[in-house]
Amino acid sequence: MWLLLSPTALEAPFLRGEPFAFLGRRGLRGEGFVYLETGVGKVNAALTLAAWAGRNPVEKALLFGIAGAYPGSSLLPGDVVLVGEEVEADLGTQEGLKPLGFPALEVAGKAYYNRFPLDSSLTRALARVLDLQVVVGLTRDRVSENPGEAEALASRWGAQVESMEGAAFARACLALGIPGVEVRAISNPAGVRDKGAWRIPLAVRSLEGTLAPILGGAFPAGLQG
Ligand SMILES: O=C(O)c1cccc(C(=O)CC[C@H]2O[C@@H](n3cnc4c(=O)[nH]cnc43)[C@H](O)[C@@H]2O)c1
Repeated sequence: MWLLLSPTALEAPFLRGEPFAFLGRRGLRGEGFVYLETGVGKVNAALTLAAWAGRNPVEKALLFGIAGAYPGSSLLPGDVVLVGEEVEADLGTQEGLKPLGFPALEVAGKAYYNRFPLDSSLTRALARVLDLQVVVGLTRDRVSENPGEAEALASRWGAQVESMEGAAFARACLALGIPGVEVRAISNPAGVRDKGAWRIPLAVRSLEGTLAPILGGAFPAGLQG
């Protein structure tokens, strides 16, 4: 059974199931999945996952939604990617958390500062089955507000896509021992605020097409809901 999460219900209009409310937001119980709307931003994403997992067993979790593409990534609106590693870029100093000397998380003797891997075997399996590229995601509670800022972040951290939740989800999955994967559809060039350049309906249609195999229960053994 998948736990599916997206920041807003607008990114999940294609999901069908029995509605319920969780933490005041939308939930759905569907065939082979439970879906939760988390709200936008890092705290909402981590809080929703942790609160749900504290009350319900979670076998595997998938965060999906729209994202910005960094300059130089060659990703275009409508493209769908898996995120293999997330960077929490607004934690600590401009150079990250390490200069402060405190890891954000320690699991099984490994210290994590600003970079958090998603589940590598589930990500690899999904990349193969869905034929998706695996990229590095960068997360901040604030969006890039101009192309220069976006370019600087991308090159400082080696990231291709920008969101406001990915690293919080990856970090919470690591802390809670939940295999987690992240799928993002590009809706805009990161750092471009002119909504004329945004393609949200196209990105949501791409998400639907990509996630359809999960919803139909048509995944090969090991990936099924
Ligand atoms: O008004 C703006 O300038 C603006 C810029 C970027 C994103 C927004 C949003 O309201 C979207 C937030 C929502 O969508 C994800 N998202 C989509 N594109 C981006 C992006 O370029 N940078 C960061 N987040 C993005 C994000 O994960 C949120 O869930 C408004």
